[in-house]
Amino acid sequence: MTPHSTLPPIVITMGDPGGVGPEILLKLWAARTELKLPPFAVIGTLEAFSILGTDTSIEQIQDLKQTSKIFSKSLPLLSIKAVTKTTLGEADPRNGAAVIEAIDVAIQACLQKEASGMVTMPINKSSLYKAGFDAPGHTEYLARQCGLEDDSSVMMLANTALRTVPVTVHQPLETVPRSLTDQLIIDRAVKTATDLRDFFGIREPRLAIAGLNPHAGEDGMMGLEDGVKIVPAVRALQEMGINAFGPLPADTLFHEEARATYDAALCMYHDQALIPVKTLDFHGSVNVTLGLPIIRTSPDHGTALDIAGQDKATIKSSLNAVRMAAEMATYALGVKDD
Ligand SMILES: NC(=O)c1ccc[n+]([C@@H]2O[C@H](COP(=O)([O-])OP(=O)(O)OC[C@H]3O[C@@H](n4cnc5c(N)ncnc54)[C@H](O)[C@@H]3O)[C@@H](O)[C@H]2O)c1
Ligand SMILES: N[C@H](C(=O)O)[C@H](O)COP(=O)(O)O
Repeated sequence: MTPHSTLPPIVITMGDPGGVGPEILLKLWAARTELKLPPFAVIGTLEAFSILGTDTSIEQIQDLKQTSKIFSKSLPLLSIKAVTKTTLGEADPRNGAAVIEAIDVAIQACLQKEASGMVTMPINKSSLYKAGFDAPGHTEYLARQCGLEDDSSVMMLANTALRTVPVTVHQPLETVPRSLTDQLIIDRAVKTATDLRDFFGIREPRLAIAGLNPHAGEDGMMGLEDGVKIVPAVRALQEMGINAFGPLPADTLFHEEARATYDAALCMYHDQALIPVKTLDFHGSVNVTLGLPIIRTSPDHGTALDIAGQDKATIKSSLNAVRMAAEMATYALGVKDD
């Protein structure tokens, strides 16, 4: 019996119904046996799946406890109250309420321990913003709905070759230097080290801290943030007993030999963190939210409106997201202790 089978199911939100989320979920469920997937329930609307003309058996459930019993023969669907009217390839703000409700239901299921973790299929940010969603993305919204400050959750992108954490995330590049503080770097690093230990079984996490400026500021000749903000943060982390080192020139951080020296690289802004991960494995990387009282993963890609409904979407990133959530749950509950 795999450890996860002793735990509550994973729940997966449908994401934007006009995107590739629902079709990927149908593909994952269809391959559940060969992929040895743990039982999962999807949260959303029946319409988001039926619009795909699927012949998959979908069984609506009222209680997540029904998931394991149903999973082998039907896709368990926990229906939300809001409705959707889906046009594949379009992210319609009028579906925003349903997209958000699915996320809320998943968060509550995890907080109530009715689910062991949640996976979120891609949302379309601009469409949700138009629908009144006022968080930058899932990462901040999850913190808020868990009763935390928006910026207390931490985004990590991960694949088999690399893990990176952006210290600043969804903000204009011109605001990054001002937003970067030693305290923010310390906060992100502590949460990363803690969760790598608790959810990934890494007893002594090694954190490489990237510089902000070219050549990590070239001793202050190419920018001051590295010396004024990052160096003090690294010193403070070391004094806390965390194995952090840097600031390192970001262009020397991601080749194979460098990657072997750390367990995660803390990067100063979104693309400094996400470009190397998605370059190494766009179709297999996973977006993980750290610093939460619940487990959340997500595929690293978005709604892919350009291919939605055309049976072109690969499932690997979502598959890895489901597997990672299940693995994190076994560590979290001490079921698996390498
Ligand atoms: N986890 C999430 O919720 C998440 C992640 C990233 C982006 N987004 C959002 O998605 C929207 C679109 O973002 P984008 O255009 O930057 O990136 P995207 O990932 O949606 O698309 C980029 C390119 O990758 C391709 N692609 C994406 N997923 C694929 C898959 N599974 N199989 C095959 N090809 C795939 C797309 O067809 C497109 O050509 C934005 O609103 C963005 O904020 C959400
Ligand atoms: N930058 C994220 C990525 O590329 O995976 C994406 O926007 C998702 O962010 P949230 O998980 O906060 O929605």
